[in-house]
Amino acid sequence: MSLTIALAGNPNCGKTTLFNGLTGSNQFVGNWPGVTVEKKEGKLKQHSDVVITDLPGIYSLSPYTLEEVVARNYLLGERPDAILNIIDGTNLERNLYLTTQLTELGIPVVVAVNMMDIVEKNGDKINIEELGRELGCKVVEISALKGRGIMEAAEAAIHAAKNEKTIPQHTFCGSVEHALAHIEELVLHDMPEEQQRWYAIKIFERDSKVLEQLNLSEETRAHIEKDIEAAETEEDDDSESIITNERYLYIASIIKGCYKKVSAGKLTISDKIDRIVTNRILALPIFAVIMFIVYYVSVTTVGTVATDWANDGVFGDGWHLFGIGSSAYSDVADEYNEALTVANGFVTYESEQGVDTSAVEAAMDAESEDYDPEAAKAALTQFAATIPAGTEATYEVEDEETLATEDETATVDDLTAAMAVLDQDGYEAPDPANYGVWIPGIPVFVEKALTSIGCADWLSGLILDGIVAGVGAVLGFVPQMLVLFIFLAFLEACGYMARVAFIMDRIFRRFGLSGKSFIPILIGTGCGVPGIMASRTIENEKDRRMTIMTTTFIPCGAKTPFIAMVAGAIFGGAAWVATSAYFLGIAAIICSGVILKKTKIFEGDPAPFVMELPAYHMPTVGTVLRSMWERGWSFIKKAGTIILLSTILVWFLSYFGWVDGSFGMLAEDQIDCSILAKIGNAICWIFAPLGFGNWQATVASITGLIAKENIVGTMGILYSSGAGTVYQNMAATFSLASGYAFLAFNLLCAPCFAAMGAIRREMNSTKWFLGAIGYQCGLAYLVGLVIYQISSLLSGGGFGIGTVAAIVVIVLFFFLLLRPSKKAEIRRNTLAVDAR
Ligand SMILES: Nc1nc2c(ncn2[C@@H]2O[C@H](COP(=O)(O)OP(=O)(O)OP(=O)(O)O)[C@@H](O)[C@H]2O)c(=O)[nH]1
Ligand SMILES: [Mg+2]
Repeated sequence: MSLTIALAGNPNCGKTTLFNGLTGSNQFVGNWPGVTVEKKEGKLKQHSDVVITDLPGIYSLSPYTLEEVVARNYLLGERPDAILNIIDGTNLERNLYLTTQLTELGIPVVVAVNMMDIVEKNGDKINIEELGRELGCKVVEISALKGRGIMEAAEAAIHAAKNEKTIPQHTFCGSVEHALAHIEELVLHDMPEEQQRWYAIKIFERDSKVLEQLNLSEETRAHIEKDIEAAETEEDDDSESIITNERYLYIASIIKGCYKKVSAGKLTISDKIDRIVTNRILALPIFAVIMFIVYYVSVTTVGTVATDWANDGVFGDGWHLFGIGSSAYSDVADEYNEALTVANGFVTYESEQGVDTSAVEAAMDAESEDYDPEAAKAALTQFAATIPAGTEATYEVEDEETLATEDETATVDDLTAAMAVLDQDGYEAPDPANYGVWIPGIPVFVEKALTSIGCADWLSGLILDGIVAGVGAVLGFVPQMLVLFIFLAFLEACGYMARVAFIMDRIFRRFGLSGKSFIPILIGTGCGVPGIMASRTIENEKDRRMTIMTTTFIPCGAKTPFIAMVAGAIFGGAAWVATSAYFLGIAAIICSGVILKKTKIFEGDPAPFVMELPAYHMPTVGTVLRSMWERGWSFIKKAGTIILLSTILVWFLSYFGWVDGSFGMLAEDQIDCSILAKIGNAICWIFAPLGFGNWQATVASITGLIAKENIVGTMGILYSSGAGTVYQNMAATFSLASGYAFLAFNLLCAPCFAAMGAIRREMNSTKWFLGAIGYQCGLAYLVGLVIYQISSLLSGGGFGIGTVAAIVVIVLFFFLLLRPSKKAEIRRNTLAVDAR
C-alpha cells in the first residue's frame, strides 16, 4: 500500500527545496514567502510507493489566505499518512506555532529542523532529543539546500506513518481543558479519538469553517457556547486569543529548555544590510539604481546585442560567428549604403528638376533580376557627367525603424566621393560572408532549401513570410528575456525582491495597490510577457489578477516604434507624445487600481502585507538557472503554439483575396484586395466614434494584436500607396484628435498574442482571461472615445451623440474613482490578520 507524506511548514522554510531533493523534481524555489501556491505531488526517490506532497507555506491552521486554505483542506480532508513538518531552525519560535497545531491533528508528525547549516554557522545549538520529548514526536536535523539528512528525515516519516501516533504533549489551562473535554464528549464522540482534540480546539476557537462542517444543532451550540464563555470569563480574553497566547507560552518554555542562541541580541548580516536597503530615505534610490542596472544591461546592452543577433542573425540574413569580422563588415556596409543614398538622392533630385532619369534609375536598381554592376557604373558615370557643377541636391531619407523622413543635401563633390566608394566595392553591396565566419540565418537556409526542392510559391510564402518571419520575430526576444530572467532570478533568490515589495508597498498602498504590483510594471516597460509572469510574486490572488490585467498598460519596447511613428507623422515629431504615452500608461494603471479595488471582485485590503523579510543568502547557480529556464521555456513553448497558429492565419488573410472577382494569392501591393482588408472594412465602423474608422487603421490595430511591432509595418504597407510618403498620407488621414485616440487605443488595448498567452496562463482560467482582455479593450476604447470627442469639441467640432457619450464616460469615471470604498470591510480583514 502506498504512503503519503505531506511536507508542511511556514512559508519560506525550505519545503520545496526538500521536496525537490526527495523526489528529484524541479519545482520552483524562491527566497520569499509564498512561492508555492498549490500542492504538488512526487514520488520519493527509491521508494516508488511513497508519495510526497509539497504544500504551500502556512503560519497556522486558521486559514486567512488561499494558500492556507489549500494546505489546511489537504491536511484535514485527505489526511496524509504522516506529516513531515519542516521548521526553520533560525526562527524556531515562530515556526513551532504551527507545529503545536499539527501535532493535534492526530496524524503522525516528524519535525525536521531545516537550515541547520546556518544554525551551525551562527554557533547556535538545538537539543533535538529534548525538543522531541517536549513535542511528543521525532525530531531530525536537516539542511535541505545541502541535501544533508533529508533521506533520514523521509525514512523517519515513513517509520512514523507505519508505527507511531503523535500525542500532543501540550495541555491548556484548566478552564480551557474543561471546555475541550465537554466539547469532545458532547459533539465529537463519534469521531476517531485521535482527531477529536483538534476539532475540539477549533470549536472552542469558534472556527467558522469547522462549525459549518459539523453543522451543530442550535441547542448543542448554545450548550458549547456556555462552556466557552465560562473559560473566556475566567481567562478574561476571547477564546481564540486564549489559545494563541497559551501556545506561545508553551513554545517559550520549550525553547528555553532546548535552544542555545549564541548570536542572541547581535544584529545579523541581513539586519545590517536591511538597515541600508530598506532605509526610509535610501531605499528608493538604491532600488532605482539596481533596477536601472538590470534594465540597462538586459534591455539595452546585452539584451540588444542578443536580440539583434537573434532577430537579424538567426532569424535574419545571418551572423558572424563570435562577431569576428562583424564590425569591419558593418563599417564597409554603412559606407556603401551611405554612398548609395547620396547617388540615389541625386537621381531623385534631378528627376524632380525635370531631367529624364529613367535609364540610370533602371540600371541602379540592385533589387532587379538583371542587375549588372558594370551597367550601373556606366549609367551613373554618364548621369554624373550631365550634372552642372555647383548643384546641390536635396532629397528625403527615410528612417528604417520609424519610417520618419528627413531632408538631406549633398554637393557634386559628395557625389564624386560616393561614386568612388561604390566603385571600390564594384557596385555591389558588400557581402558579409567575406568578413570572418558568416553563418546564414534560418530564413536564408529555409529559402534555399525551398527553392532547391522547387516548392510551390504559396507554400514557400507561407513558410517564409508567415511561419519563419512570425515565429522568428517572437523567438528573437528569447535571448533578451533570458538575460533579464537571470537577473530577476538572482534578485529573487537572494532575497532582495522581498524587500522591493516592502519598499514599494509604502507608496502603492496609498492608491490601494499592493507593493508587489510594482515589479511587474517595471519589467513590463521592457516586455509585457515577463512583466505578467512577474506577477507570480504576488500572493494575494485578487491583487495578482488585477496586476495581470493592468501591467501591459505601460508601453513596452515593441510599442516604442509605433509611438515614434504617430508622433512623427501626425504630431510633427513632438517629444511630448512619447512622454505622454508613459504617463497615460501609469495613469491607466493607478486609476484602474483605485476603481477596481472598489468593486466587489477586487475589494479588500491591499494584500495584508505581513510578509516577513527572509534572510539574505547567496543563491546557488543551479537555482538561478533553473528559474531562468523555467520562465524562458514557457515563453518558447508559446511561440511554438499560439503564435505559430496566429502568424499562419494572418499570413493567409493578408496574402489571399479577391482580384477582379476571382479568389487567389495576391502580390505584395494588392493588400487592399485581401481578406484582411475585407474584414477591416466590415468592422472599421466600430472605431468611427474614435475618429479612425478606416480599414487601414483597423487592420493595423488587429495586426498589432499579433505583435505591437506589426502596427508600424502594417501602416507602412497600407499608407505607402498613392502620392506622398507614408507620413504625409497618415497626416492627411488623421487629425490630431483622431491620431492621439488611435495611439491611446493601441497602447491600452489587449496586448500582443505573446502577452495575451501569458495572461491566459497566469490567470489560469478562461473566464478571467476574457475578463482581462475585455477590460483592457473596453478601457482603451473609452479612453480613445473621450480623447477624440472632447478634443474635437474643444477645437470647434460639432456636438453630437459621441460627445454626449464621452461626457457620460467622464462623469462615470470620476464617480467610480471618487466614491467611498467599503472601509469597514477592509478594517475587518486587517484585524483578522493582526489576530494571528
Ligand atoms: N541556507 C539554507 N537555505 C535554504 C535551506 N533550505 C532552503 N533554503 C532556501 O530557503 C529559501 C526558500 O526555499 P523554498 O524551498 O522555496 O521554501 P518553501 O518552504 O517551499 O517556501 P513557500 O513555497 O513560499 O512556502 C530558498 O531561497 C532556499 O534556497 C537550507 O537548508 N539552508
Ligand atoms: Mg515552496
